[in-house]
Amino acid sequence: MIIGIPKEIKNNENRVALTPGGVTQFIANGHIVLVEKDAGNGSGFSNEAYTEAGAQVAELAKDVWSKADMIMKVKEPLPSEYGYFREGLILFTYLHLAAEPALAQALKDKGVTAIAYETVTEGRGLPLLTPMSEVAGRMAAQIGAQFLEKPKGGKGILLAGVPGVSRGKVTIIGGGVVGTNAAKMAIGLGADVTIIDLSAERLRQIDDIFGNQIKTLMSNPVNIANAVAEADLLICAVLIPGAKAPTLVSAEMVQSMKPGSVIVDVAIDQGGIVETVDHITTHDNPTYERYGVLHYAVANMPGAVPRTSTLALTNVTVPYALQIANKGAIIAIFENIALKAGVNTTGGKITYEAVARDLGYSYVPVEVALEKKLSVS
Ligand SMILES: NC(=O)C1=CN([C@@H]2O[C@H](COP(=O)(O)OP(=O)(O)OC[C@H]3O[C@@H](n4cnc5c(N)ncnc54)[C@H](O)[C@@H]3O)[C@@H](O)[C@H]2O)C=CC1
Ligand SMILES: CC(=O)C(=O)O
Repeated sequence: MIIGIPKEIKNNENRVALTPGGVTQFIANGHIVLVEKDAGNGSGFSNEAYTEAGAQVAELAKDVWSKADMIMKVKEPLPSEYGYFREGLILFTYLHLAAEPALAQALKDKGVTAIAYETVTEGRGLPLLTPMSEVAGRMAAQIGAQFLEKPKGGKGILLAGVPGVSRGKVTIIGGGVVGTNAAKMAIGLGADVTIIDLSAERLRQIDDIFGNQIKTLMSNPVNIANAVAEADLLICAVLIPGAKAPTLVSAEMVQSMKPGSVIVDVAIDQGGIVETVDHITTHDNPTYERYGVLHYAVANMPGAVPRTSTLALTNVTVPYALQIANKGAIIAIFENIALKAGVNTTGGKITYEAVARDLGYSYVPVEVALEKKLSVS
């Protein structure tokens, strides 16, 4: 199989979908890897490192997209890339389609087999989302602490406080991977931390991990309103896999926060959970202000720490990508239920239920969408 690695084109997206180390694994299995020139630069991998590993370096994105059987990316394709879609192409990347209707339509119309990293599911875990959620969670506390500084537009508090002065309050909604990693960092910074989750079982686990370094609250509108009102820093980390994120923090709740408080809506890649987060921001221009509160809504936070993130991401994606390359997409999907859960579009259908529901398409199970191909394979 020919595996194509285009250069990422989203704002400040410096990650790359495959390292030279990953290339050697595909070459050892008899595949061809085409890497767009300079794709690895942002993560510290030169064109020479890729050629030494056995890859071919292509001058232009269109060469990579048109020759590859499988494109591996980091972020969702942008509109300028939709023209490369074609029937039979395998696309393996983050997609977040519930928040990207035009992309869903384009993938469906062109019959692309699009496997979303964020819905590949092992048991109850999301193995290809986890490492980037670890990065984004850790960054969220760090970024929030920075924007609370006066010169950055914040209210001018130090999360740790000092002897004789209160610590800053951090409220985290969603106690999964992002939430737990944000909590670790916020506790490390000395903040007074509260985590809210909908799952009593998850709250018990969090209590076991952090003990009395943290407060836990059940997710309901009253607890959310109270914890948001008193937060200096609000970190939003809710996920319903594949689905549009629910709006849990109303504009009224945001108005109850003190001026100069900060919201980091990490869940923005699935649409965000804050009513006043009405657009995605970029690393170039990461915040805007509503009701005196700074809003940060960058959908590719790990792109700012590309060396760490590329290594962490490719550690987990390469084993799955190798299965697809070695067996072909259809056999790999049907032999591995984790990968099957990743298939969001194939055969011109939307094959992930939450995406279909949120975007108003009829949902077609993967096996039905691939029925004809299965009968001839
Ligand atoms: N902006 C960015 O650059 C990045 C964003 N993310 C996003 O962060 C979000 C969180 O990801 P993970 O922590 O990995 O997910 P996760 O599945 O580990 O955790 C989500 C948590 O939300 C909780 N939850 C669900 N409904 C809730 C509700 N109504 N109230 C309170 N809690 C609720 C779940 O019980 C779960 O504990 C996802 O949208 C993910 O895609 C992840 C990495 C980077
Ligand atoms: C999870 C995701 O979308 C990211 O790491 O950019």
